[in-house]
Amino acid sequence: MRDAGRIAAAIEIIDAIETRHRPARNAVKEWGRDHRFAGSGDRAWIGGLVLDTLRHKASVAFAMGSEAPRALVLGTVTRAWGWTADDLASKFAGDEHAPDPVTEEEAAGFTRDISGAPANVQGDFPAWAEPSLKRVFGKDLITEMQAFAARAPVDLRFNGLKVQGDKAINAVTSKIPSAHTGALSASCIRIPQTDPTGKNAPAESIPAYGKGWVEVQDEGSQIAGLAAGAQAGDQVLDFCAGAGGKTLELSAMTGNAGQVYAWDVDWRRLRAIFPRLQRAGARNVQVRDGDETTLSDLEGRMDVVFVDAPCTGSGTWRRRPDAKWRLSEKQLEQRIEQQDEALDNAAKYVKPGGRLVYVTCSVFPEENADRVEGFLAREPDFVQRSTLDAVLASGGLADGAENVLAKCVDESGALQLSPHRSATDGFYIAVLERVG
Ligand SMILES: C[S@@+](CC[C@H](N)C(=O)[O-])C[C@H]1O[C@@H](n2cnc3c(N)ncnc32)[C@H](O)[C@@H]1O
Repeated sequence: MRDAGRIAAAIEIIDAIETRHRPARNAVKEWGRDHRFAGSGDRAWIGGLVLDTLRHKASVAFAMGSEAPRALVLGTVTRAWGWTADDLASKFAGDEHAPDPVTEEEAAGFTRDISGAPANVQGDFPAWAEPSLKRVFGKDLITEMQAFAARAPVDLRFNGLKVQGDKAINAVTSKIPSAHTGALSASCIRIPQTDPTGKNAPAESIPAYGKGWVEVQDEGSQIAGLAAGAQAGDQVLDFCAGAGGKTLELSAMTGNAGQVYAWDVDWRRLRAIFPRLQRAGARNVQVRDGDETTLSDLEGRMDVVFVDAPCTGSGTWRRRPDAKWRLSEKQLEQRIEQQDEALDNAAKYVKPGGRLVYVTCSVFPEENADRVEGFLAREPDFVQRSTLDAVLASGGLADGAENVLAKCVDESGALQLSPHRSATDGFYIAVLERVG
């Protein structure tokens, strides 16, 4: 396919997403299924443009004076990708699959200055979220949120149970030459995502992935795991284990010595954990897939209880840009209730002197500092400790990471990561110690 036809396809898909409320990735897949002539390169290009259009939806609509799919896509190609009206004219000329020629009004939108637009428009986030996001980012609100409208890299964590540093990195770079070591986690290998028309890095297709040497895990999520400080011999409960991303990291931190228990309130979510444990060679994990009574023998015994809480996922908006426009205040309220419940239920498993690590992939203070503050008011036996100290003590940081992470420390000593501050997803990480 030529670029003009690909742009026309992106317009069609955005229309389907907006009018039929289809999740973006499904809409892209369905388009590919219905248009078999499109090759994998075409589908990646078109999918990339669709996601970029959703990432920049508010700012582009404002500049173009229209929310129509055509305005959004043409505005994204020009304003986010840097193409000009002339570039489009020459690509569209004589191509029967091209969209209609660009109008003068549209061309004016391609270069319109929007520096006077409201913060939610410049930062491409839902207007209702502004008071919350302002609380966490203050004067940097627009810059911080603009970083959420960029594409995200693919991060891998190499699995210390199977492979060490250079060998893991060589195994990845031999197949994906652009990969490099991470800046924060010593176990991170980052595959950059720079070219807006490039294909997603095929991380899951490389032999090192098949052998269990690497897992896909955002570097911010890796830092969250490090905050647990799990060591050989520890008893660790992963209380919101889900598909087991953190369980694998916790098991690797213990070097398969000690015991990691994986549990989730929804046993169906644990389904994916079993093949992952096997692939990773994680042999000290017990998956408990019953109701919470199946954990009764663990009460007061855990060195670490890890609460990777259900959340709005606002910290992952780079990867799921349609989610940011779908999220509602009501959903935020539901998550807050689940977070309090998870924290309160998890606390009883922590032994005296043990740690409760509370993590979300969100940047809303209502899901983060407010939840921790409420928990500490209900549970006087816990005190908050410095997350940065915990992460430093884990020994799992890359050289120079401390300087970056020091900029992510909030008033209470928790870490709030973000694409702008730490070049990661927006993870929140708090460490709470049982002192009574
Ligand atoms: C962010 S996901 C966990 C992701 C997982 N730890 C990973 O790294 O792949 C949150 C999980 O919390 C679970 N959950 C929700 N409410 C819970 C509760 N009250 N107690 C325990 N788990 C809960 C959800 O079922 C979901 O699987």
